Amino acid sequence: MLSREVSSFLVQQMHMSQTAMRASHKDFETAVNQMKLLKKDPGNEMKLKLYALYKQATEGPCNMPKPGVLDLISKAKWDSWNALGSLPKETARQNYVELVSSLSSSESSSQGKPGADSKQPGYETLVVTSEDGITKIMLNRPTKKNAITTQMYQDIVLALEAAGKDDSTITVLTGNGDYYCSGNDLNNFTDIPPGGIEEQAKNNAILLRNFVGCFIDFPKPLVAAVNGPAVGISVTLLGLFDIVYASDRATFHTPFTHLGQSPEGCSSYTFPKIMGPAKAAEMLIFGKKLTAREACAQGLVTEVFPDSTFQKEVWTRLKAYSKLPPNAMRTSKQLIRNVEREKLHATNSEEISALQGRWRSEECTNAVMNFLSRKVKL
Ligand SMILES: CCCCCC/C=C/C(=O)SCCNC(=O)CCNC(=O)[C@H](O)C(C)(C)COP(=O)(O)OP(=O)(O)OC[C@H]1O[C@@H](n2cnc3c(N)ncnc32)[C@H](O)[C@@H]1OP(=O)(O)O
Repeated sequence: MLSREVSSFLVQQMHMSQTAMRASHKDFETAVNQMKLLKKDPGNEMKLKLYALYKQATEGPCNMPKPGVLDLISKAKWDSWNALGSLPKETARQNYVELVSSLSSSESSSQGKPGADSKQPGYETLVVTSEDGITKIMLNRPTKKNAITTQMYQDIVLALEAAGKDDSTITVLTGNGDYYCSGNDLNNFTDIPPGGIEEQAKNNAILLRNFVGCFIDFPKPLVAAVNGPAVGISVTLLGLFDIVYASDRATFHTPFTHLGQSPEGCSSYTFPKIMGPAKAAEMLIFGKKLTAREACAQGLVTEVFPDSTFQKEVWTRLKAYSKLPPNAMRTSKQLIRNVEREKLHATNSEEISALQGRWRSEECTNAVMNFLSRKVKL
């Protein structure tokens, strides 16, 4: 079974690398037409994103004079376009196509399902609880070291969206079992849709953009309680948290090069900022694994606790924080993050474009195959 999946994966990878570049222009035109056929209004925020990507894709970086403050609509459009900075035209085209495709597929999947919008999600591999002003989102796949499946990415987005709006003052992400999280579930790469690897890469890019975007925009204090080893995307995302508490058993490992991949979660921006470029390079390029104490010394972790008292000490501390005035906490968090929000979204886009190239590479294919065929463990 495994080898059939792996060989189908390989064949599709080869096909994708041959067709990827030429699909893009045609896809863009199709997406522009598809936009006109959407039945539901995608909302102002989405329309601004699409506008900006369209302009960037067709005209390049924004060099128009900034509209006056009273011309609200033109200013919002200008801000959105300008925020894309020097994003290459091809990347903007690709991002536009993916956004339109996600809008079309969510429209068609909700057709014929009355009340689909109001349905409360039940999470298969997350446990979400709210108590004492704290919403806890716990990754709950301990036998797989809490590796994140595509369904989990979506569920985490839903859980964060709900937590952002609920009555709690603080949101905490943690893991069940001995691991915090072993990163992306590498089996995600073997689940190939009818459109082949090309479609899979697009779907993954959409999923990842939304997922990381949710962390960038999360409105309340966000805390990671890193109960054990953390790998890949679960480490890179830590730069978007407000507090990171770690057990002294935790380790921090970003083996992207070993996997033929490149960093995500905005870490190409946050890590050099947090720990300086030299230390960031050692982690992100060379895959150096840090202990909790090293990660704390480098500023990625706020505080380390002995594993034996980790849960007790962390929750006592968080319960005290959760009683602080919630609006003041939100305001302070937003002041800290808003300064770089646009930069973070642009970084997210660039990292995902790079990853799409990596996912098509032989280096990545081989690394995933080696893990899945049990030849290599990190
Ligand atoms: C939608 C796409 C978005 C992509 C985003 C980009 C994200 C990138 C990343 O996160 S890169 C990092 C990916 N993670 C890894 O490469 C880790 C792979 N896992 C391992 O190397 C090891 O499993 C380990 C070091 C985490 C733990 O080793 P060990 O303690 O010896 O345990 P086991 O290996 O026996 O693991 C138990 C069980 O869990 C399965 N498993 C663990 N991690 C993953 C994983 N990341 N993906 C899939 N499966 C995983 C492992 O296969 C075992 O399963 P089994 O009991 O054999 O069925």
